[in-house]
Amino acid sequence: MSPVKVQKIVCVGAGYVGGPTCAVIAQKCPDITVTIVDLNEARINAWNDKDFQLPIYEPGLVDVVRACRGKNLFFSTDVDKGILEADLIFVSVNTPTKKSGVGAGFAADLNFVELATRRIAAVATSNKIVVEKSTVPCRTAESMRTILEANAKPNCRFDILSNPEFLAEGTAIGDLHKPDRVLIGSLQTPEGLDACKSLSEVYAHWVPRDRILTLAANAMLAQRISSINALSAICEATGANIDEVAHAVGYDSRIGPKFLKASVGFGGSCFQKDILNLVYLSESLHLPEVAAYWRQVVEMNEHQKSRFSKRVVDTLFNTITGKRIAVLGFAFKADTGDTRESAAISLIRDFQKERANVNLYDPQVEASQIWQDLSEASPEISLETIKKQVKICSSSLEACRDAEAVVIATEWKEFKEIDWETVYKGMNKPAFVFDGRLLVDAEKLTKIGFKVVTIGRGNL
Ligand SMILES: NC(=O)C1=CN([C@@H]2O[C@H](COP(=O)(O)OP(=O)(O)OC[C@H]3O[C@@H](n4cnc5c(N)ncnc54)[C@H](O)[C@@H]3O)[C@@H](O)[C@H]2O)C=CC1
Ligand SMILES: O=C(O)[C@H]1O[C@H](OP(=O)(O)OP(=O)(O)OC[C@H]2O[C@@H](n3ccc(=O)[nH]c3=O)[C@H](O)[C@@H]2O)[C@H](O)[C@@H](O)[C@@H]1O
Repeated sequence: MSPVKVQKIVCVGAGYVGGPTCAVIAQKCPDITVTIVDLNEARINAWNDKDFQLPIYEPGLVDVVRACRGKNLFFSTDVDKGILEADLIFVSVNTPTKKSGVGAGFAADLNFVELATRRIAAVATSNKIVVEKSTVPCRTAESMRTILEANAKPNCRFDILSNPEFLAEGTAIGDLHKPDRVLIGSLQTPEGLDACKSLSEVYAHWVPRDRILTLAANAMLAQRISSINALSAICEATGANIDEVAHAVGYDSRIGPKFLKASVGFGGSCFQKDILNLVYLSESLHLPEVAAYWRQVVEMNEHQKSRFSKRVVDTLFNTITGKRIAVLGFAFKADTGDTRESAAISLIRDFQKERANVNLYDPQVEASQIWQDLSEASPEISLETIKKQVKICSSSLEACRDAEAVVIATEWKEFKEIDWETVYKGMNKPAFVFDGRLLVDAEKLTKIGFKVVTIGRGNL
């Protein structure tokens, strides 16, 4: 046995999911013939309308249908013929909320799924891959399997896959063209895995294969950072040292040393978005506890940022109003000019709220980017006001002059090599350094005269 190369697809159910999904499959897979069938004749007639007055409106849908209909995309009420000819069948019928009986008001009514499944079993004369497309109840695929297996003709095998759809109405075509994730569930048998491969090959015409893997890997990495950051709060409260904890823990070869650096919070375009995707995915799969677990990784990150801002305010004698604070670093990590989800944005927003004056320096980030990020973070404040509170400087030395405190937000190497003696001379006393990145040598700076506050350490 090897995976079947899908040549003919039928989709049972020409609604909001089946219609757009299979139209896009036809568009992206010119080598596959796609037929969408429905019992509702008026609906099928509308899909076949000569003026393209389609039964559902989705931006971009009409262009896809216009390009493919009559070539490799067909709409029909002949459900049985569709089933007979296809090697892969999507079941995309409606699963409305039950109106009566057990679970009325919240459980999904699986009657339509069951009827469609029974029809497939009754009509099919050759092997079929049957794909359950609805997101609703978890065990639907298993019920379908039971029905199909009980009614299959001799020598006719059904492999059942679940492939929940995550499109949102209104953005369906965009969501289908660039899905954040494609999830395919199968039995872990050789036949189930082959069926899974056959369907993956269909999506692989346009969807990058590593999407789910990436989500999981990024979530695990971010979870490590939130875990170490949660421990950093305990270290601060007890006077322990997070670097020593991370070092010791990382020695355990099962854990390993990487991505255990406590920080003022992770940023970047991927971690938060990918975790939130995982939260959404878990919720769609009816796994609320799993969703809450992953959401907490993001909440811990938010907490880490606000905890750090609060520590700055508390240490500076409970007020920073009118005080000058030098923020070193604006990028979300060193060696990039990228500022998306950067912790520095949240810190500066918090300092602005306390009406401090901020001197900001980053070796890479453009001024226009900084103004855009700060405006988006505080939409209630005009850019003019922001520019009065925040000054962009062209060096660390310039930023630190006349400041009460230096806050290190990004781990740029050049901040390690600053001439701290000169910085100290130019600052108001007592002069504070808040190291949000475990970057500088706290003991050395303390000897110079600084009061050093480090993430994950008690006050020296
Ligand atoms: N609409 C949405 O945004 C999303 C919906 N879903 C899920 O996808 C599934 C389908 O949803 P929609 O497309 O919105 O439903 P829909 O009600 O728009 O379309 C379902 C179609 O199936 C047809 N049908 C029912 N039984 C049939 C049968 N035995 N043979 C042939 N056709 C039959 C109906 O006539 C109807 O046209 C549901 O389980 C829904 O929960 C999932 C993600 C998003
Ligand atoms: O999906 C993606 O495109 C990429 O997302 C991340 O890469 P990236 O966001 O560029 O940056 P990371 O180096 O992972 O750092 C993310 C954030 O975590 C912070 N971080 C990292 C490591 C650590 O120990 N502590 C810590 O706070 C960084 O400062 C940064 O703010 C992944 O590391 C890549 O493998 C993946 O390909």
